[in-house]
Amino acid sequence: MSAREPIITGGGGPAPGDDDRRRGHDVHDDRLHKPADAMDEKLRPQRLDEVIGQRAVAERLSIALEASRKRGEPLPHILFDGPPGLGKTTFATVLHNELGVELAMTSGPALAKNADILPYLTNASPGSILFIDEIHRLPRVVEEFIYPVMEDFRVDIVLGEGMNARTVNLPLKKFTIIGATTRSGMLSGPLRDRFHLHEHLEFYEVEELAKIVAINAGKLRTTITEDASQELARRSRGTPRLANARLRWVRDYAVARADGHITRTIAVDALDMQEVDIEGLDRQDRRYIETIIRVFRGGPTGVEALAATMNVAVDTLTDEVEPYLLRREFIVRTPRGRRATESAYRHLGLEPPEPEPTFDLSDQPRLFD
Ligand SMILES: Nc1ncnc2c1ncn2[C@@H]1O[C@H](COP(=O)(O)OP(=O)(O)OP(=O)(O)O)[C@@H](O)[C@H]1O
Repeated sequence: MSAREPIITGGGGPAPGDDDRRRGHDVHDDRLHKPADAMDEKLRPQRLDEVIGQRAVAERLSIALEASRKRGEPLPHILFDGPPGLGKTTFATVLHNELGVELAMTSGPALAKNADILPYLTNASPGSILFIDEIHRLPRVVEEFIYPVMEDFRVDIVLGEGMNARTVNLPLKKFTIIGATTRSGMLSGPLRDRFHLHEHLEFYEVEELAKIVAINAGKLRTTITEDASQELARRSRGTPRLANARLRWVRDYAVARADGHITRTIAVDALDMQEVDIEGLDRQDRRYIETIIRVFRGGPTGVEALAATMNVAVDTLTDEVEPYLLRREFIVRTPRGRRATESAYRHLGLEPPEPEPTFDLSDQPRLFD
């Protein structure tokens, strides 16, 4: 196997070194989750200089890469956090390509017990990378098991039981753990502290997404006008993975309804048909805002109540729907819950309510002292 080809397993199943290796991510059916086919892999930048945007992150990583090369040591352990689809996996892949080392991929929920992660640790070659997605969902017992791995490159294995139990220290090769999370707040302090680099990925600017769309249109062997790339970028919620998905839909639409060339009109018609509005919000985003406005009178309301009313998982709202709505200031979070802003009302074509008068009681005469 070439150093460039990542080993990707669902964990708990085949481990690095097993024959049953497969490329591609697990298939999830929600809109921001892992690519369902090899096509998305084709669109992934391979080198650091192909990565668009996230300049500060890319620069810090290039320093880490250079230091690692010059010292002949593995990269430090790195934690990426940020909403789904912004490039956490992409950065891990790019780092493995830049160093020409092996990459093994797994995820927190797939590592239910120590035995699930052990093969990844013992098979790790010097300088290689172990990518753990959704690391906030690692069970506590596994998390504690990897503390000595991250610190001293050793595992402590308990043999036997009761009076006869003894701990054996197994030295490991020096390698790098890259963790990815959409919820850095859920990570325990000790785990977070064992990552030496913490990188937060932000939503992309329209100009950056437009560049990604134009480049990926080329990779998909389709032609697109500049204003069509801009339109797609504006309607992709600052998220490259969504931009890719929407580009593929627009490309299909262009083939079916026209000559395959993507113009702005084609892009607008195709995205309108998918009910993606001019802000890039889809039906679920609008339903979320509508629920706050109509059912909860604009809020504030708790996310559990919203999720129950909409009949969707709380995690879907907090991980996938809310981050962009917060960033676009369609909602705000207050200590008492989520509230819709004036822009949210206006976006849905509704008149925002008059702000409630506030009374400054500190000016009022006191009745009792
Ligand atoms: N900086 C970037 N430049 C160009 N394309 C990018 C960039 N970041 C992401 N992409 C594109 O977006 C797709 C999705 O990115 P990626 O899978 O890395 O997201 P992620 O943050 O790991 O998501 P998740 O948190 O769901 O694992 C990639 O396949 C790639 O095509």
